[in-house]
Amino acid sequence: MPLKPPPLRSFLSPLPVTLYPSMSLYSIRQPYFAIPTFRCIFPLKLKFLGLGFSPRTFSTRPFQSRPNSGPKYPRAKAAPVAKSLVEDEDDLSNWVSGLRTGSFRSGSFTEDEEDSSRGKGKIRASFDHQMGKRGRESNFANGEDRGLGKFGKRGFRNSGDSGSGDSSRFGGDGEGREYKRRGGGVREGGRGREREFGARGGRGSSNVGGAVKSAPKFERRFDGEDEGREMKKRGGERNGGFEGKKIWTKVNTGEAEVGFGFYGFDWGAKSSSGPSSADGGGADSYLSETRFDQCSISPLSLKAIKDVGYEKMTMVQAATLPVILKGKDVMAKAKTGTGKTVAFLLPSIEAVLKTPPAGRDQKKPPILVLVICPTRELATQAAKEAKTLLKYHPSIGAQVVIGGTRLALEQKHTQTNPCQILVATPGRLIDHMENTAGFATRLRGVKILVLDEADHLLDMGFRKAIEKIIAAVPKERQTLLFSATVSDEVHQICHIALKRDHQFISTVQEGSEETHAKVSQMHLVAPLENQFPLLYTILKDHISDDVNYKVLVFCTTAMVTGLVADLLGELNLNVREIHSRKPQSYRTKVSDEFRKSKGIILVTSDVSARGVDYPDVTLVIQVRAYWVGHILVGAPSEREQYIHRLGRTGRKGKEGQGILLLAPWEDSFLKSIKDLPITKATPPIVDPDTRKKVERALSKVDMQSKEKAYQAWLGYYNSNKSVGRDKMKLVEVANEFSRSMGLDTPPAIAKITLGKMGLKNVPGLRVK
Ligand SMILES: Nc1ncnc2c1ncn2[C@@H]1O[C@H](COP(=O)(O)OP(=O)(O)OP(=O)(O)O)[C@@H](O)[C@H]1O
Repeated sequence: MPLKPPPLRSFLSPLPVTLYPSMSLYSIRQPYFAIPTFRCIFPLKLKFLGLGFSPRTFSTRPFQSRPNSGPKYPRAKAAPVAKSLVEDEDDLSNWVSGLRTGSFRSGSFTEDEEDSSRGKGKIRASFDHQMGKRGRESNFANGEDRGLGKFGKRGFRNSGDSGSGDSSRFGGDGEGREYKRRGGGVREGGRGREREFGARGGRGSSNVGGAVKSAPKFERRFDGEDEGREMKKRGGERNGGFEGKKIWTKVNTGEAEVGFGFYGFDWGAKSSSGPSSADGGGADSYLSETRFDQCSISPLSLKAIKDVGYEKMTMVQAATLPVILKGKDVMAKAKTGTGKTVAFLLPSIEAVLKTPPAGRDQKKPPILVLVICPTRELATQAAKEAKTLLKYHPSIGAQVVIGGTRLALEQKHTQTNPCQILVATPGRLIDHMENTAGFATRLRGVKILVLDEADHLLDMGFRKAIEKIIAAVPKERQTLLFSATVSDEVHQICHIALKRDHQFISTVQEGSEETHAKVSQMHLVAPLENQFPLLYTILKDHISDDVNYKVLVFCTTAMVTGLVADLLGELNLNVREIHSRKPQSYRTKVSDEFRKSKGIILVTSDVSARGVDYPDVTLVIQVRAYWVGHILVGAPSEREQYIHRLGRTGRKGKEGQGILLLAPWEDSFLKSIKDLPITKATPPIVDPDTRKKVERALSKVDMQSKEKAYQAWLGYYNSNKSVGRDKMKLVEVANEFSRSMGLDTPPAIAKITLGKMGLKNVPGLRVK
């Protein structure tokens, strides 16, 4: 029998039966962390200097995560929405080919929706990445191999200071200033609302107030663009002076009836060595005390829910269901892996049930519920979940339309099978709107529109597509926006989709972390040349710690994902890869295999970053050295993306671990996540044998993929306003990357390509 920590209540004075907004729950979180008892009860193998120990080796074993950092480490100014001209290598290669052929990217949808979100915006003029002094990273390179070198000797530094005082040429202060300028009004409005409700000094409600002030800015952005004008008109008609409402109703958490604007409590870290507790309700659970059969849900849906083993609703389900059933527009925010899909599907099915069935003679039966997801994997998963819930509703059909599959096949499918619920990725949906006969008519029947991962869908990359889709569905519909992250900017633009009187429901306490307390988070800063050996060492260590290991390694760009997967394969690890360059059938196969397996590593681009529900992922590694999304236009905000990627572990209340691997010049990113409980880890010792092994493996990796990765790397940074401006520095960084791949000399690039990139005669480049 594994040890269970004593019940939380043993450490806390009893909770009042009813809490009012003015009573800060946060204050009663603190004693829990002040008690060191758990460390004694659960002695842990803490190998990290960052935890006050002197580690000899690196481990990814669970450890007591740093006490919550909510109020003590105020949330960083939300990073501005990251922008990218060329964010994915698919885009990059298109762009590079465009250079070759003398034409530029058309801006049309690529096959992959996630990728299609990229590369359609403009560089925000105000991005100005100027950083302070350069310093510690130059020492770090020397210290790394010693494990407790200069870097390590500094000991534990909490994340709050991890970005300060350290140098980085790229990224940083400019973002903060930009945010302040844009967000000032937002916070103003928020304070007013908070006073009204007597809540703590959080931020959430402020967004609503801010939206009023910021709305005109959005409209100006779209001036002159057809879709923008259309949206402006529609926005005006639908929303008038736009004002969202925050919901303050009661939900039964099992501990107390809570009259807050959030649902459920995250009490912080529990013992890390106990078993994962995903059920049982209680204050720390993602589950509420409300059972599904206590709600006005059709008995046949209840039967399906019972079959799948759900008994109690999750917090977000309990909080949103009654509101959605009333027909309200809802924007919901809940942590990753807490059941948002069911939260929007279940009431959607109820809406279908309430709609009189289309007559048999009706040639084009209407689509009643339209769910939009940013990636194919997520859309497929949501459709699957819908089918599970529809088990006993044979006359209701859920179909999926996604890029990478045959349009004709989908046309047949959606026409010959019941299709009241359609789950789609934006690009493919628009394809159907334009090319499938009668499809547009069917969309005029939509009663509920769902934007899953709403913040991403409303981001610059997807916005135009979403506007087009919104224009294709009736104005008199119900709209539901769900995500684990809702930035201020999303609040400002949500009026694109939502009615004026929509309700914002959050199960994340304002001012608290958006990540799970049971997921330990660490960051490592290491020069590029050390990153492959480090990655291998981290993985090896994790594998030896946990036979049931299931690891996701995020590399974001397709080519580097392929390269890293090749390398790990050469190192005899059980590895799979998934990214936009792979055919859809392959992606589906790999995704299914990873879902079912243990003892496996999936190297992936951001196609797996959001929403994908892989059970029991033990570790998420974000290799950010290969990602420069935040400085480019069209990419999702890096802070949000960090949270979503991390959210692939620790789902359904389970434990998990996250490691963020940064290059020294990237550590300014830590500023944007400094409110999250992420600690600095001492790099593991990379022994000479491991280093040699990695070098040997790298030498076996196909030269072509290295060349492509190098060219992609150069292209990315060249389009980066800060780095790209300094061509000497650009080449220096690219050649550092080349060396990290084990190449003595950087790959040669065609003269014409270099010319078009503006890199002719830059020293350090080799010309073909
Ligand atoms: N009431 C429930 N009880 C138990 N498990 C549930 C319940 N509702 C949903 N789940 C399961 O919880 C898991 C996570 O759900 P889901 O993928 O919808 O999370 P999410 O909040 O959308 O996550 P993300 O933010 O990453 O998209 C799924 O495996 C789902 O089947």
